[in-house]
Amino acid sequence: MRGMLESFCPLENGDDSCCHFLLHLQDFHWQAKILPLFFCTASHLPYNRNGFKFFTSDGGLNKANIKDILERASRIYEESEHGSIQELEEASRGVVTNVDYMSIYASDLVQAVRKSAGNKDGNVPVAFFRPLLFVLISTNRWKGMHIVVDAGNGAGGFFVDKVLRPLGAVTTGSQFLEPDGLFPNHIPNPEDKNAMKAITQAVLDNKADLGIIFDTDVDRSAAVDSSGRELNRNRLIALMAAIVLEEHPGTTIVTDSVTSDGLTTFIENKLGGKHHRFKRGYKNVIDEAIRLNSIGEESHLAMETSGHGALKENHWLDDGAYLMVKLLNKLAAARTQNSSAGSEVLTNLVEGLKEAAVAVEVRLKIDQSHADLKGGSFRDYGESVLKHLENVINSYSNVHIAPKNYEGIRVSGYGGWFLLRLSLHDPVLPLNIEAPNNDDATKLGLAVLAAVSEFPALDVTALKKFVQE
Ligand SMILES: O=P(O)(O)OC[C@H]1O[C@H](O)[C@H](O)[C@@H](O)[C@@H]1O
Repeated sequence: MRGMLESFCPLENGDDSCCHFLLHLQDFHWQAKILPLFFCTASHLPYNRNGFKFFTSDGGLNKANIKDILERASRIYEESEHGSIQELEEASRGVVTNVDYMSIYASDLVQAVRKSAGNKDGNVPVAFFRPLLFVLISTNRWKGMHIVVDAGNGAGGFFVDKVLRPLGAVTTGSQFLEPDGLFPNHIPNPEDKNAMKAITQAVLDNKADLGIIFDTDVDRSAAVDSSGRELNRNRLIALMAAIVLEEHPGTTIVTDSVTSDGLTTFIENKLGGKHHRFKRGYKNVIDEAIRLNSIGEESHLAMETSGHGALKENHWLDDGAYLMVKLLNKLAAARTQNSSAGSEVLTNLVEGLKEAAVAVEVRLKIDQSHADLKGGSFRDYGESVLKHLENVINSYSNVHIAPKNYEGIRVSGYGGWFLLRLSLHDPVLPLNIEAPNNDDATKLGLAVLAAVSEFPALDVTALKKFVQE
């Protein structure tokens, strides 16, 4: 706080922060006023991994930038002659002001939906989730669109009061809207099975038309249709790709590395787009989409199976609330044509997406203190595991290395595929397997197991368990 105060005075403080609204405001309203930003935030992980995020006007900072900041901050702190708590408090008292950015951001989201429903300037307070007035009068069949939100006790609760209700949606049954940094109900992550179970149950219990779930800082999101069908992971990418490709025919969709083969077929054969499967990591997919545009390949969507998705039209911010607004736009537009249109409008957009019967992720830990690392880093060790796997796979005839792949080793065979890669952050090799049935998934798992078993620092317990079940 003190460093911020000294460097960027005056300091403005937004309450109820979700990750991207400040950047959004920075782009649209405050360009010259706010430059560096940081958030004390949680993400999609359990409470013991809460932390900070840093942004400049060019977007989020990466690992190397943050390492540099932390090293410099700790040096400055050590060297400081003014490190007393009293002085820190005095410095903070003078210049911090609270600003309600959230209301401005939320009202922009509301206007985006209103515009999609045909209201060009977005200013008239019409509730677009209700059937049009003449339908109400002539048929007396008024029914508000019922949308439940699960904010996982993160910052996404604003979406109920500041976006959905002003649009006229009914939101009863929404849950875990109050921020609680211990996340007492479920891990706030749309990739997490229990989190998806919770929002699915809320949709079914309340007979809602749609469910929406956010992670803590609202940079990940997912939906559930009225029948309880989850719209997350590959399905959400397929849905967003369908929406984006309607608006930008032929455009390239950049995704992370663990997306399915079925998604490629869907994007390329059904939607007429191009699927560029790149690396894991929201920053990696966003940077890749920006790079493609800079060399003349048009791309409008960069998205991960984790639920991070960024659109060119939204300044490449991986803003989970904006993704959900794109779904609401689709619903609002359909509802102006047909007053009883519901979430099947979204579900129909992913019809034809082929999905594997078995899709698993197994995470293999590297014991960093194991003698087999010979004093080297876990990254080097992981790389040698991957190299060995590549050699072993090349000697097999029934599986083959995928020709285009940007991280780890992706292998096709037995009607499915697997990808073994290094985790972005942890001493872990995540293994993703997709296959048409358990037998084929086991065969793929066994191919990996045979290759990695001779690396004693790698804990293969989870993989053994998977192939034995
Ligand atoms: O490499 P992993 O350990 O699977 O983690 C990968 C994930 O790391 C973070 O959570 C990022 O926010 C995600 O964008 C990324 O997908």
